[in-house]
Amino acid sequence: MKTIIETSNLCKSYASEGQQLHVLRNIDLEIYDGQFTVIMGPSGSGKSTLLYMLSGMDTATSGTVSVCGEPVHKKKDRDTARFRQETAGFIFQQMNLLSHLTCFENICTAGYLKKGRSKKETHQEARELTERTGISDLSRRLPSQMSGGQQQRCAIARALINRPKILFADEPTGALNSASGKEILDLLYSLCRAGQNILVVTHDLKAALRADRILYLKDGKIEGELSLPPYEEAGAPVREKQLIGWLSGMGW
Ligand SMILES: Nc1ncnc2c1ncn2[C@@H]1O[C@H](COP(=O)(O)OP(=O)(O)OP(=O)(O)O)[C@@H](O)[C@H]1O
Repeated sequence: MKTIIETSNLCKSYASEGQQLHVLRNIDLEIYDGQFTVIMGPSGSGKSTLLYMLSGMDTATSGTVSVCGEPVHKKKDRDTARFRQETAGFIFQQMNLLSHLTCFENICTAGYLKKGRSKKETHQEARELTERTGISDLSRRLPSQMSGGQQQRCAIARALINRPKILFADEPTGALNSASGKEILDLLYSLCRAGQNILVVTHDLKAALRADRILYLKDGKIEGELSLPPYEEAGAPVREKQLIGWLSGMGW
């Protein structure tokens, strides 16, 4: 399997109240191309911190991170911005859409920054994304006129406007009711099967059930991993049983 993200001895510490808080401790991991990868673990174990390191949103204290063969930890600010634009798309629990812009305008905003692409091409890309994410009839609405699930679809389309290699998601279903959460997971899963790499941090068992591979983080270290058979092939109860058995072994 081709590796798209690789870390070696990755550490992150924060100075807190005169002490060093070691949040990530010597993490060696690989994330594979074409997969829906999920990071789980107890609250405070460092999941979001790890996601920020892997996506170049924050810098490591020591160790290395390579994404698509590029060493992210060595990049200067300007290169990091370019890397994030081309390689990483993000979605969060709170969708953070710009409230005064329509759904379509929100999707286009980051697209205008892409070099060598005209406004017309960005609009075409955005139209295609509204189709793929099922919000083409909502293009003119403001975020306040959309449901949580619709806003998250818009946030996904916005994150994909520059065709990033990896979509990073931090608790993408955390603010949604279960029906909307399921729709978002269905969408993320179908995007992944169409070739989009997806890396999700979550507490949500239903999100974890979509994974090809789950990493379990505890006290800043990878404590274990589980590969699940393809979602379409194994029935949900089989995967759920396997997942719950494994998670309880991890002390979840
Ligand atoms: N900027 C910061 N300064 C100091 N400490 C921080 C900072 N960011 C995170 N931390 C601490 O790092 C630890 C890990 O935080 P992180 O958000 O990565 O955990 P998490 O596993 O994602 O938690 P949750 O599941 O609750 O979201 C926590 O103890 C947190 O308080």
